[in-house]
Amino acid sequence: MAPAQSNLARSTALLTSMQTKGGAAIVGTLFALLYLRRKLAQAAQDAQDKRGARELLVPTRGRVSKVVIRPTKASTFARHRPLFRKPPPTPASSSASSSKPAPAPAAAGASAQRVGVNREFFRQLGAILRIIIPHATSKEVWLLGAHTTFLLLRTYLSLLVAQLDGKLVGDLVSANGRGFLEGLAYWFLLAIPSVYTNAMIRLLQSKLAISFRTRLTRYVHDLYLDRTNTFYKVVNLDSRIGSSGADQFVTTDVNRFCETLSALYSNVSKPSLDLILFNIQLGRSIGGRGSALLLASYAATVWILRKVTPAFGKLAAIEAKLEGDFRAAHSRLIINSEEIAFYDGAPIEKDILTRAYLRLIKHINSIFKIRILYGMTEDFVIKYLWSASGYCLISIPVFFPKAKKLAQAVTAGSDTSTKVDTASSVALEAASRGDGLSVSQRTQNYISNRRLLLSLADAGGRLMLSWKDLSELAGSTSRVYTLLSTLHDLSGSTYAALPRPADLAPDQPFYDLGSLNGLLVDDAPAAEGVSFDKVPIVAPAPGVAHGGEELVKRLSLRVRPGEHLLITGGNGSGKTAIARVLAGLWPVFEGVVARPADEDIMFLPQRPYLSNGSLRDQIIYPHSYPDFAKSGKTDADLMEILRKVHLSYLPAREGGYDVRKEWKDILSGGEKQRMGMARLFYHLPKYGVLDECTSAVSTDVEGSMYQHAKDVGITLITISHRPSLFQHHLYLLRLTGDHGQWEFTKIGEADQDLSFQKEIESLKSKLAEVESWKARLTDIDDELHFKA
Ligand SMILES: Nc1ncnc2c1ncn2[C@@H]1O[C@H](COP(=O)(O)OP(=O)(O)OP(=O)(O)O)[C@@H](O)[C@H]1O
Repeated sequence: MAPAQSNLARSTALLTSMQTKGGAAIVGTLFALLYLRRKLAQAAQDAQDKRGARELLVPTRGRVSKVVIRPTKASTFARHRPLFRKPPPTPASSSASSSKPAPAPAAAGASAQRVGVNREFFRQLGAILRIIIPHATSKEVWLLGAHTTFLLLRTYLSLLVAQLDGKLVGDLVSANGRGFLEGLAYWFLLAIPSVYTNAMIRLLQSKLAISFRTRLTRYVHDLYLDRTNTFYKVVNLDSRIGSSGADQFVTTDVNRFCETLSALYSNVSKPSLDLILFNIQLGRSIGGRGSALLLASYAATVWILRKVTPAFGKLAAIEAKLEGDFRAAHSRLIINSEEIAFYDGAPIEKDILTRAYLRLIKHINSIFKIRILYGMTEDFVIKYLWSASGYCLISIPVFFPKAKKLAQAVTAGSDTSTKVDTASSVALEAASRGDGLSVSQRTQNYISNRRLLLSLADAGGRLMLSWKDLSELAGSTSRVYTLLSTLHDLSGSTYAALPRPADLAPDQPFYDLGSLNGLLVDDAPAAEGVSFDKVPIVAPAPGVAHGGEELVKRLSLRVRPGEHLLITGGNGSGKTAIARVLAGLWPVFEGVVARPADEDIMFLPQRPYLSNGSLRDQIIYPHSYPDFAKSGKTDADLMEILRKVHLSYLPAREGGYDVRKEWKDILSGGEKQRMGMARLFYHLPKYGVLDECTSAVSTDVEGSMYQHAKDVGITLITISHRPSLFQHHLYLLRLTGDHGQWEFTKIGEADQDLSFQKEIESLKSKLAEVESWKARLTDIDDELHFKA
């Protein structure tokens, strides 16, 4: 609260001073109040964000270190959200769209953009840079500063080395032994800072990449695993991330982006700096015309390379997607290994994996082919065109000896080939006759300039090559941007809006994710219970023209404390869908859903989930050990819970509560479900939504667990087909499966009995017909026998 107090003091002082200034005081007071309110809200938000900090124990190299993770502030997300929106549509695309305004999310547009080094790339890069370099004093700026310093130092050292090189050869030519030994001593002295500088450049580049990656990964995790279950929406309510899965984006693409970006910085800044400094240095020796010739040669190079550069960015993005598909296919195999093994499905799974691999390899091979032409041009331009420019410089004083100014340029030489050296020595003699310099001085100049020219060629070459890196960066930038904009949209529940199809009848509802009119109140008082008010239960269909499918028509009901509800209905009638809407996983298209806050309601899904961790972690999930320690509960309490679900033998059998195993492979189907019930008894919520979570448990154990749940005060909302569970509930919601119709009755009520009675009578009348069908069958048999 300290910042809030200091703000208060500042605002009070502001108010006091305002009083003395007559008419302006009222306006000033208003401003001060507004300022105070904003600052207090900010302080409250910051305090809340700090409260969300978590302390993690991370094992590294035999030690466990404590890391405090502070979540990204909500205000930061709010500030960044507009940066990850789709750019305004072009007139052509907007005229083609529907009459309905479409608040479409970002990446749908971003992915449709051409991937390459263009304006959109720089816009996307700018948005991501705001995340990885959050402010002017952040760690990354210091790293960049240190990196740049070492890059400057290396260029300076290269200049010194070039001069020293010239001096050493000059001393050799003039047989100056003392000067030569001195030069050699300087040479070794220079070697020390040079090797240190090179090592630091590599280290700082890696540090920068890791730092970028940490920032991006944490940011992505905060969005992906937020309170609105964005990770679920990415898979179920959106199609942008696609089959390769968010894991590929978060692990591989983010890493590739960060490494390419930090490498690109040194690949661009160092040669650019070299080009400028070496050019200035050389310009002193070779004069304006020599420099102009060199610049013309660079310009021609850039022009040729730009013309022949393929769309490396797009190719890199496709490659990353195909890598993701291949990886996702392997993950599916691991997750479903037992089911696949039971079905003997190895051959078909192998075909699926091989197909995914071949698609990837074919793409990579096609890139190789494209690269041949590019590589040839690149080699030709950088190695041969530039050498030819060097030859031209050398030839001028040989063929035109009067060109005095250029004579000096001649001494620079241009290539490492012996031809160049021969030509240069001819020129050297010609020049020395003209300007009166000694041969040793001329040699010294020649060697220094030649080294500078070679460094210049190398810097230019590297700068050209970095164009390719930049194109590849465009590919990974587009992938990372797609991930971030998808997460921002889904976290803020913004979905792509589609126009109502023209062929949809006017009385047909159109459930589009882009226009949600419903409301989910997820912090209603527990005493109010759970309620649905005219809520259609709709299976969302992202990107499908006809919208989502209505499974249950305008559902209205309320479950108050103690009014246990059983939901039944045929397969696929929408029972689990009701739980999904209640949990906030599927959107509320219309009407109002109200439920208590997260700590008062717990959902047990159809498929039991067992996490990574110890046996204790399985019981207390989704709590972590520190939460357990804080709760004041003990292992004895856990044993009591395990007894209630008939799993008390587990700690002794598995070696205690701390033992860590792959629990999903160890526990049987029924045991996994009973573990789910153990979690319910550990957390003791006021409401429990149990979705067929005891279907593999024997009826007697199931009955005792339901009874215990009621005894400890949990109001049950159960989804089940089992008639044996009727006795534990007060109300029944039956989904009839007839065009989304449903019945809500009190169990044991007259009209419900009537409905069962009707069903029994219909079945009896059908059974009565069986006798007449049997008689007819006998007649036909007799007739056939007679004929034979
Ligand atoms: N993510 C999804 N997107 C679109 N449709 C879905 C999705 N998940 C399920 N559905 C469809 O919604 C319908 C209702 O599914 P739900 O899981 O609610 O059935 P259920 O009544 O619980 O059935 P069961 O008794 O078999 O569990 C099914 O037709 C199903 O195919």
